[in-house]
Amino acid sequence: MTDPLTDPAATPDELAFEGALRPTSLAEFVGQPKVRGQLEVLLQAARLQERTPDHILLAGPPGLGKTTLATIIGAETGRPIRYSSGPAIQHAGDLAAVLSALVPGEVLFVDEIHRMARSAEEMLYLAMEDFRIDIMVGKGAGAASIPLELAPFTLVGATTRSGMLPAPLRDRFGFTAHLEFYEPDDLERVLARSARLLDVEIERAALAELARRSRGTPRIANRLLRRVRDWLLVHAGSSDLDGVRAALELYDVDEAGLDRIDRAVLHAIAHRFRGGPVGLSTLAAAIGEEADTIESVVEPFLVREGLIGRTPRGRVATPAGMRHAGAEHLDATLDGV
Ligand SMILES: Nc1ncnc2c1ncn2[C@@H]1O[C@H](COP(=O)(O)OP(=O)(O)OP(=O)(O)O)[C@@H](O)[C@H]1O
Ligand SMILES: [Mg+2]
Repeated sequence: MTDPLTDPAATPDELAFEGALRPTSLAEFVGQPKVRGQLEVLLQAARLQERTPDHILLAGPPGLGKTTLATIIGAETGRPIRYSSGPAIQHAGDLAAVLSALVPGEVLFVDEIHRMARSAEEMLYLAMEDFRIDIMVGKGAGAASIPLELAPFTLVGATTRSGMLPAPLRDRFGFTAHLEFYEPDDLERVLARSARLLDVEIERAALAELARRSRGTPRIANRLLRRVRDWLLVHAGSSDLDGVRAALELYDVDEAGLDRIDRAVLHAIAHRFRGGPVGLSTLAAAIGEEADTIESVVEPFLVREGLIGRTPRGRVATPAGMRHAGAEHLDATLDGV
């Protein structure tokens, strides 16, 4: 179980809320200046030459804006956009159905593209390159492949695991946008915009505090803002720094953005294992969490914050991590790390 408040993946009930806060143009898309600049040029060039833009791969951790950018690409090019996803494409036939229904110039968004079936991938190579597919009919000696022309389209793929994409697929994208975690300043702008849309009045300093605790992730920033909004409503509290601190304390998000599970992991490494090193499965058993959750959600964040490190012999707490866990007195074990 991950903590629902700081898990970077969207919860099902969040989708409508997220839709309402999604920027609809590149100009409104906050942060990621590099990616924004690259996309602007790519889309503008296609516009000038009156052709469909190159295929685009959006890569990066959950909640950083991949789906948002895909919608924006549709809006900026004025093309219709069709949504599909890797898990929905389990056979080449599933993909053939989607591709053959495309209208000229359409943007095809395939979310979680790394989870598409292998058999469909090969069909996609040809479709991306030549806007054509071969459909196999019949079996055995009587089998034949029938070529089918497709309407020119732009494929926008999204993936949280670009390393899992086969190289031939990765290479067929004209452009890959690597989304990075957001700086607190950018998250503050995301929050200011969301607060305006949600009609929440909140002080600048309070927004900055929220931004600092949002793990570099707009989805988490918006989610914390929603919790703070509720808190303000119920407590008729003040929308200043103290209000935000009280609301986040209620939800167990500490001043560095760590939630209950992050703290449990850090605390176990620091106290129980005296700073480490400790192996993943031992650590998971010690705090009663799944190893997978620790590895995919908790650790990347703690490593990025410089609170823990990974060594060949296991996880260790850094001096900052030991301090955060209140275990400075055990710091001697860190010698040589
Ligand atoms: N640059 C941004 N500016 C403003 N809001 C943003 C930005 N990026 C993301 N958001 C907000 O964060 C939320 C999550 O973004 P989005 O759904 O695009 O993430 P994602 O990368 O597709 O995540 P996942 O990998 O889980 O599909 C959206 O509600 C969106 O409004
Ligand atoms: Mg998405």
